[in-house]
Amino acid sequence: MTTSLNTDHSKLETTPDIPSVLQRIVATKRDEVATARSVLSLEMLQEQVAADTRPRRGFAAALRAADIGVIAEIKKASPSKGIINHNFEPAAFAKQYEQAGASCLSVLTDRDYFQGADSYLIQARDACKLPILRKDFMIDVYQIYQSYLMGADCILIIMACLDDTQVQELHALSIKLGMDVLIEVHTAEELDRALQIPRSEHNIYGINNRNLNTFEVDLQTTLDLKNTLLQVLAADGNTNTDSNQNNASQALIVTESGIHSADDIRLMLGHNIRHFLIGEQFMKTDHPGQALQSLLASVPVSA
Ligand SMILES: O=P(O)(O)OC[C@@H](O)[C@@H](O)c1c[nH]c2ccccc12
Repeated sequence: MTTSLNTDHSKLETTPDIPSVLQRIVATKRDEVATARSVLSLEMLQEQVAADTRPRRGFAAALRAADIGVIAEIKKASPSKGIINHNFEPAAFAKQYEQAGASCLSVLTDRDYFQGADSYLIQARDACKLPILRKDFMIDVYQIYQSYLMGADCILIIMACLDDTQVQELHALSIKLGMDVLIEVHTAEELDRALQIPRSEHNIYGINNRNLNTFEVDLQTTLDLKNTLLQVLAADGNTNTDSNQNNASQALIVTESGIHSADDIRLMLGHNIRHFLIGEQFMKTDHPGQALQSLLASVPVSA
C-alpha cells in the first residue's frame, strides 16, 4: 500500500552528481561533530557523562509493556514536508502525548534539516516521565555521549548511513551507557546487516517505511521485511514458550513513518506488528495529544 509519494525528490537518487539528502545530512553531521569536538574534547565529554548518574527511563521496557506501543514524535519540520507544526511547543506536546497514552517519545534534535534542537529533547524530558528517543543521525561515538548527557533513553542507529564497524561501535557504547537502541532498516540488505548486531533485550528493530533518499513512503516495506525479522529473532532460542520465556525476551519491532489512520494500525496489528513510530499525523494538528488519543480510541486494544 502506497500512502504517499513525493516524486519531486525521487530524481535525486538517480543523479550520481547530486548527493542524496541522506548523504548531505551525514556530511553535515561530520562537520557538527568536528566543531563540537574542538569546543569540548571527547575526554572532557566522557568525564561529564561519568558524573551524570541520572537513571534511564527504560525505552524498550515501556514498549514491551504496552498492548499497542506508540512512540509519539516531536518534530517541527522535515526535508520532505517543510514546516509541519507552526506553534511548536516541545514541553506542552510531551505532556499531551503522555496524557494521551504514548509509551515513549521521539524528539528530533537535528537542526539543519528538521529544525530540531538538543534543547527540545531536554524540555520534553523535563515535562514528562516518558522514555525518549534522540532522533538524529548518529555517525560518531561523540554523539552517543552527547545524547546521554541530554537525557536520552534510546539511540537511533540508521543502517543506511553506517558501515558495520561503526554500527557495532555505536551499538556497544549505547548499551554500555545504559541506553536502548532503535536499529532502523529500510531494505532486506540493511536487515541482513542489522541481524549481525549482537542480540540484546535493549535492541529494538525499526522498519522505516520511508526511503531516506527519495522520501517515498510505502507501508508494504514493513510487511516485506517483518517475516525475516520475526523468524530470525524467534530462532534465537525464543521458540520454546515455557514459563521462563517472559516478555523481556520478546523481540521488539516498530513500524516507522507513514502511519496515518486506524486502518494503517489495524493492517499492522493483523501482521503482528504492535509498535508504531508516528510523527506527522499528530504534529500537523493543533493538539498532537488529542490526535494520538483519537487514533488510539479508534482501534481495539485487544486486536
Ligand atoms: O512523520 P511520520 O511519517 O509519522 O514518521 C515518523 C518517523 O518515522 C520519521 O520521522 C523518521 C523515521 N526514521 C527517521 C530517521 C531520521 C529522521 C526522521 C525519521
